[in-house]
Amino acid sequence: MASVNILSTRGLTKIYGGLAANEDVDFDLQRGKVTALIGPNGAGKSTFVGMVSGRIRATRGTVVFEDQDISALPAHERIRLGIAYTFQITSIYAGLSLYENVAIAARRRLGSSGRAVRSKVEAVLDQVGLRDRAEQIAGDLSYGHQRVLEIAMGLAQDPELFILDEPTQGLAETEVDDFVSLIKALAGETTILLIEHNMDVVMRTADHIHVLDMGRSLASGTPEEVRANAAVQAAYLGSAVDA
Ligand SMILES: Nc1ncnc2c1ncn2[C@@H]1O[C@H](COP(=O)(O)OP(=O)(O)OP(=O)(O)O)[C@@H](O)[C@H]1O
Repeated sequence: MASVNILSTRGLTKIYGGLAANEDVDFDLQRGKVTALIGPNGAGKSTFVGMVSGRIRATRGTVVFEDQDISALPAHERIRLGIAYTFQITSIYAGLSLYENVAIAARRRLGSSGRAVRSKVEAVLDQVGLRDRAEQIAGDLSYGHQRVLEIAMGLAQDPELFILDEPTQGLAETEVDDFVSLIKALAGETTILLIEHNMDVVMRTADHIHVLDMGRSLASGTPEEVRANAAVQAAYLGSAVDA
């Protein structure tokens, strides 16, 4: 039987010069849930997901995914195992159509089989509500739709684990609502690790929250538990988590 945790880190540490961007982070990600990773600016969230996705090499510690130690694997091998990661900065191909963008992502997992890629692209564009725009050039889309396209590109790789790095950053309020609905619709289908500054989005979507502060784990629990945690409130100076 598959274990409850799809991903676990133990003692995960990244030292830059004299600075510990992450220090001894123990983290468990429950399968099929939405887990938010939060923390004040500079807490180490990007460094942590960089080490999980393989973009950043850990100084020490382990990353276990689906019971396999992947600590030494390069990023492309982790993608092949089912870890998808949307970058904070839009990573779409602006000169290509939506269809082509999603097809490029689908081929990473499915190879060059035309039929399989085509049906995957169509299914994913349907799922995120962009099917009507398949032939549009990605660079002509609104910023909000470009972010949704990024999600589609992640989904096209059939991720076991989908890491969403600040997906609502720069979105208008109505677009944020659409995003919340999309994340909720994806929950259960895949496991989501959400890095998000917008506490309202976190509280509306997350089953579980893990808090980093100054590179270390500060708290971990349900949204209610984390919201009530005095150390978390102090780290945020009582502001953001009250949202
Ligand atoms: N390549 C690097 N070289 C040196 N220091 C770095 C590097 N990347 C990150 N840091 C430092 O590590 C710490 C954690 O940064 P990180 O970007 O992981 O935090 P974060 O929680 O993602 O921040 P934010 O919420 O502002 O995106 C910060 O003090 C940052 O300045």
